Amino acid sequence: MENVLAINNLSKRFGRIQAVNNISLQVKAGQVFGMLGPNGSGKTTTLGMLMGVVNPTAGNFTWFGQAPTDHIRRRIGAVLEHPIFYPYLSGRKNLELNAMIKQCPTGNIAKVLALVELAERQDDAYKTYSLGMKQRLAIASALLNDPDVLILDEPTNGLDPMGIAGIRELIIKIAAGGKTIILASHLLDEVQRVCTHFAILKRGTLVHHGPVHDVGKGTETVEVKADAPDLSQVLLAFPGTSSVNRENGSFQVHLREQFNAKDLNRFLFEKDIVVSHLVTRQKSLEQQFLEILAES
Ligand SMILES: Nc1ncnc2c1ncn2[C@@H]1O[C@H](COP(=O)(O)OP(=O)(O)OP(=O)(O)O)[C@@H](O)[C@H]1O
Repeated sequence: MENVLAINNLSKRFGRIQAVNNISLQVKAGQVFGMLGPNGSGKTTTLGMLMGVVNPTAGNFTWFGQAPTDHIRRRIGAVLEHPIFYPYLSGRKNLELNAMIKQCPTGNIAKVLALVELAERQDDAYKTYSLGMKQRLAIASALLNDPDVLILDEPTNGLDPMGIAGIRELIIKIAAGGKTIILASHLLDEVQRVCTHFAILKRGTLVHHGPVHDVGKGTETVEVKADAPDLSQVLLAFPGTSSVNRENGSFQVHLREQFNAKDLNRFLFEKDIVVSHLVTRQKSLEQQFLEILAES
């Protein structure tokens, strides 16, 4: 798959603060790439460098295999901070102005308004929009020149659950349309739902990156209920068990790598125990995130 972005040993220092420290990673075409990290870990600075608004102290990056130029950056749309929209102008008029400023054709306006589901409200003044609608208009503006890549910094910041769900669906829809998306987020659950790949930054250093579907792989926790007086002993006797806890009337069995719920179920059945409840609990991105940050 084509490398849309390749970052090589990129660093940024602001005086004594090492905001970004020697990070290298690649983003491939079609990925939805989430950048995670605690406050101040360097996410915004990294996105700023990628958009050419912050100068790197060291290292470099390429977009589509080429050094970044204004021409290449036209293939990238970004919502880095709240764009300036005129409150008394309609959503549509604001997009027309944005198109003029960006020197891109106005032909896409109807399409992007429909995509972000603002077609019906396009003639209403911007100041009447909810925060979620304002954010969707910002995304529409970033899509005006039909970029190949969309960069979003904390796209759901400050939104209510409905607004968050709207942006999440929109990101999935835009990705399904073939665009590569790079986003910074605090919301781990959001990244787990919309991203295909993710990276974790800690104090400017890249401490992890990989596919989201690998999260929780390796070890499984299985929740078991069965009407058997010796259940806990049998669970402990299973060779794949690493530990067993009792919680709310069921047993949480942490399995060793290479063992899964099917193996455990078969073992119990061979011991004449028929389970009434057996659910596999995968490690969430949140658990993994906290573990990675604690380890690094
Ligand atoms: N213009 C600047 N001048 C000085 N220090 C800066 C500047 N911009 C960022 N920093 C510092 O660089 C570090 C990384 O900041 P950055 O905003 O990139 O982190 P972040 O992960 O995006 O944080 P947040 O989630 O809070 O937005 C922080 O210590 C911050 O104070």
